[in-house]
Amino acid sequence: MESELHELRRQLQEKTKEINRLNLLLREKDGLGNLDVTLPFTSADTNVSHPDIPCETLSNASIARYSRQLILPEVGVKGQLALANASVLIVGAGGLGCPAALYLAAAGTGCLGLLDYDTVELSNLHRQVLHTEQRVSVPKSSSAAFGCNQLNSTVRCIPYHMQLDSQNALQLLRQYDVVLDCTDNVATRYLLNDACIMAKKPLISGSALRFEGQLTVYNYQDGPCYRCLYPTPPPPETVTNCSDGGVLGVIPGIIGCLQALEAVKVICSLGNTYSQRLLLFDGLEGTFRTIKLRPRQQSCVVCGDNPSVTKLIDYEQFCGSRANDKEHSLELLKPEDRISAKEYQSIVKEKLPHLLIDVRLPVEQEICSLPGAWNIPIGDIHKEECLEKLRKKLQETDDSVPVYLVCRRGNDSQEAVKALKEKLKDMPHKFKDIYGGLHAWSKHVDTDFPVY
Ligand SMILES: Nc1ncnc2c1ncn2[C@@H]1O[C@H](COP(=O)(O)OP(=O)(O)OP(=O)(O)O)[C@@H](O)[C@H]1O
Ligand SMILES: [Zn+2]
Repeated sequence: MESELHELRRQLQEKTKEINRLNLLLREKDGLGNLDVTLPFTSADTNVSHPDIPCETLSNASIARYSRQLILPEVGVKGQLALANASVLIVGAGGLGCPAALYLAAAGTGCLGLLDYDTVELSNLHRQVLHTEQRVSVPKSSSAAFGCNQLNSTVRCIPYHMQLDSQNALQLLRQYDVVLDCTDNVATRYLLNDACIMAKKPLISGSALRFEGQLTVYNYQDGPCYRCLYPTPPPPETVTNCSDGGVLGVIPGIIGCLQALEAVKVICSLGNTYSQRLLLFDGLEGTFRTIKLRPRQQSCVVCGDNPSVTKLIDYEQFCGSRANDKEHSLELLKPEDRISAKEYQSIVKEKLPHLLIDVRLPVEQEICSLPGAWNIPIGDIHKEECLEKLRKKLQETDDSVPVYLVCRRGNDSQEAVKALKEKLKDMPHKFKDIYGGLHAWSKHVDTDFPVY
């Protein structure tokens, strides 16, 4: 009876997988317009458990498929079977998660959990190489599961279209052998760290920004955890993400591949991992440096000898920053200190005298800008020489001429208005920002204006 049920479940899983695959193929053929983006590879619940079907021997197909790594004495049949029986949870199907997932699927990892709350965007494709143009707008988790299964249909791919949080993390992590942190925010890093310690799972952590990347392994072979190294979170304003700082696509590609390598090494018990070591990769310099990290701290609040954090906490509150990078709008100014993109359009149309200051970096100005804008990057707005130049310019203009500040999304421009109101309070001019910045301009005024 038990084995009959088991077999039925297995068949059901196989068929569901096939239906999902055909569904997604159909949708791709239909073109994006007709797609119901939530349908194929529907997100699993956190309590879905993998079938416990141990793989005891390699099939002829597996022997042929994995032959090139199978003949490595360090891997061999034992290593390949370890991979086939292993499950890896990849948190974040972005720049790091995509290459990591691809190589783990290719290597024959038995089960891959792919978790991400977001959907694929065009600006992801330069580095998130598991996703495709056809799958723009599709949940990243489903797109990644589909992509991995296209490469290797024997891997069980489980997509989770959800945000990892303190409520779902433990239940989910307990079902996997190894966890990869491929996310991009500090709150999720602390959450994953604590959850991995509580669930006793090794955590392979990567990060990439601009031309640089880092890699280490936490909570493995008595090595330190993230909190042993960083007991308190960094001030939120010191943390930059790819959307603001930029990243060359191949950098997370390299780090994500190394995360996959570390996972294979952990699963197959191969050689030295990056436990208690940190890799620093500088793509511009072309250098890889490894530094030794401090050992596990007995006083660590989560992995130490007398831990005080024994339950997951509110990590957004702990870090003072959000666990996702969805666009958020600051509200620093009163409504009378702001104008809408449409209002600015009327000012331009009616040729009303004004001064427009763009507070983005020069490199961003080169991508696109509004005609006649002065460029004072937000980082320079406090500098005396900039203020002097501006003061001179304003002295030449009529007192009633307003100054409008613009940036990409309407956050820095508010900071700039606040700064100028303070620094140039002796000037009679009014300083206002354009609500929502150039994104709002593109959305509400000129849909041909590029968005980046
Ligand atoms: N708590 C979380 N739960 C689920 N997914 C997360 C969480 N935190 C971050 N992520 C995901 O991790 C991935 C990080 O990858 P990456 O920074 O390359 O992508 P991105 O956010 O799409 O980048 P961009 O900033 O360019 O839009 C993202 O896809 C993001 O949705
Ligand atoms: Zn610790």
